[in-house]
Amino acid sequence: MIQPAPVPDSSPEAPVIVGDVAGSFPWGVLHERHPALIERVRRATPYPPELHKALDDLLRETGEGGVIKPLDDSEPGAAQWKLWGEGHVGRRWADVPFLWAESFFYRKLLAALGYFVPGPWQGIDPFAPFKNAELTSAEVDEELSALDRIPQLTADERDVTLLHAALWGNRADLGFRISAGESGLGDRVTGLVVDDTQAFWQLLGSGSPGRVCLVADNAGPELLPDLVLADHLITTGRASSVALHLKPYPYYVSDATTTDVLACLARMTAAAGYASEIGHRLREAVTDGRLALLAHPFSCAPLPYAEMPADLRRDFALAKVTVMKGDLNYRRLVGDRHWPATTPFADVTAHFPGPVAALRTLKSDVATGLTAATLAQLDGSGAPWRTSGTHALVQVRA
Ligand SMILES: O=P(O)(O)OC[C@H]1O[C@](O)(CO)[C@@H](O)[C@@H]1O
Repeated sequence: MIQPAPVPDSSPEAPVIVGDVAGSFPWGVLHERHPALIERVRRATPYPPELHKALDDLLRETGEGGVIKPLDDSEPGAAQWKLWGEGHVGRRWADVPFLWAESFFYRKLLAALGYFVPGPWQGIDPFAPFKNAELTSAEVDEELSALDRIPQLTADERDVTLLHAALWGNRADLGFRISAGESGLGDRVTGLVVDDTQAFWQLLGSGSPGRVCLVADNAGPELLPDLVLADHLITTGRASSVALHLKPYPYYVSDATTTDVLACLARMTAAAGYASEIGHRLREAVTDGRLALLAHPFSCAPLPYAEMPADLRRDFALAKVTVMKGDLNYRRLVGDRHWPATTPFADVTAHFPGPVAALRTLKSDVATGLTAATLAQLDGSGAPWRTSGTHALVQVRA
């Protein structure tokens, strides 16, 4: 069991984000996105009546004004969730930390669908129909064919292209699309709001190669470029090994699990050209330990990384750099708070035990490390730059 950690509150002046303001971003996630997701999950798989009933109960509990009920004692991890839920259970979903509420929602969805209970529905990923449709899409065919251009690039071009492919892959987030609409993602804005790309490669190039931790986010179209980046780090000798941190169970719709990694490797090896070469190299790297697949329970915890347990802290401390993919990992890295967006990234990541890099498209209210000029320009644009998934950043703390 993960031990409860002391709750550091290094900056009481930055309030924790909650979803109690009608019309705010977190309010919309709790009151619009989650009910829509329950309905989509219900339609995607032919569940029996008792599971439909459990989904109805969850819909009622999480509806507007709904009060948080604890996880059933028979659920695995119930004792841990009781500790994590102290002070939250019994309150309205909208009144507790948004990070906690979202995470508990996904855990309760799995409980409703009997995911952990021995029986016919054990281990059935409710999001698999969406993930599979995405991974087998024509867009993924195109992305895999585009890899054939990599060998023609110069070494510097490869570094930037592969890092930015992993970065923009983060737009592929099925949970986000549920409210943005299938084609509702705005066009991406090419200039990054913070661009530490050079610093990233300098950090990787300094000293002897070490282990790189890559904390994955979404499966399919995001995980594929993440795997290509992992291969690039290993084959160019920048990383002696890559530890790929995955989710131990389905989470935030499309978050990557071991099953999703195996599906990506199968997709790559079955493709033609360079994609297949990379896929075969990665299979070998898993087999000989240069690509380690990890699924720490804290990866699905409703807490910021400042509160991570000692064993995970040690793993990150030993890494040459830890790469945090995506919006949720960013919120957990810097703290899910209303930081002034010019708060230095180094300050909010000072708790992290080693060098850390964030690759994230912006899909929630949190932002740090922006210059005053960039912030003024973004705010002046009138666009919902924090939450639309159109803007992205690469941030590094060496
Ligand atoms: O897949 P990502 O990039 O972590 O994005 C997930 C994000 O989706 C949301 O659930 C809603 O946008 C955010 O709360 C969360 O940070």
